[in-house]
Amino acid sequence: MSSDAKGADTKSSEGVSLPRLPRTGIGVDTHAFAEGRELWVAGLRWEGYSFGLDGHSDADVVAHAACNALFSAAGLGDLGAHFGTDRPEWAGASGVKLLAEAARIVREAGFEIGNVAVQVVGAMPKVGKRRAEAQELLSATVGAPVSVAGATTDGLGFPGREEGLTAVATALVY
Ligand SMILES: Nc1ccn([C@@H]2O[C@H](COP(=O)(O)O)[C@@H](O)[C@H]2O)c(=O)n1
Ligand SMILES: C[C@@]1(CO)OP(=O)(O)OP(=O)(O)OC[C@H]1O
Repeated sequence: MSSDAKGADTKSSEGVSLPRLPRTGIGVDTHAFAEGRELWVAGLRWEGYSFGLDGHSDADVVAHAACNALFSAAGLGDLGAHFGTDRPEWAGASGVKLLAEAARIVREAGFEIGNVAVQVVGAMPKVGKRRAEAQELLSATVGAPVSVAGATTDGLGFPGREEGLTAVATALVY
């Protein structure tokens, strides 16, 4: 089997031309809650919490998982490879800013983005309550459909203890 520059298989071992398939990616991100931080999740500010997610940036796990999934799909590494914590320009950056830049990098590498799907893992915030708002903002940011869903862990583990929040994402590029 041979591949082109983007890693797409172009010929089978028998020399048969193969279609260039879309590529899937997976991304995960987790941050701990910390007192005195603003809570930013799915590109939105969530009012009424005395704590937010702790990180070098705004620590928006939904946006970060989406970035990781896009980079994964394009074979371009991960969040840390592009926006390392050693880079002062990304300190305090919003998830939306990182996600817009991730989409730009993926397109610059020659891919188009099919969609991104993100699942929040934790009891709160209840992303379903603001799903339309979050999806509209993140889709506009990526330039492709982004869906947002949530699931609790039934009180189990660190999300159940409300110590932090995780998001898992998939992305399709072509
Ligand atoms: N952060 C979250 C978590 C859950 N939801 C919504 O609640 C439903 C029930 O969650 P279970 O884990 O108990 O199945 C889930 O299907 C979501 O609709 C949410 O919006 N945000
Ligand atoms: C986003 C970056 C850079 O500001 O920092 P954090 O907000 O801490 O987030 P993380 O998910 O640990 O990814 C590393 C960095 O790329």
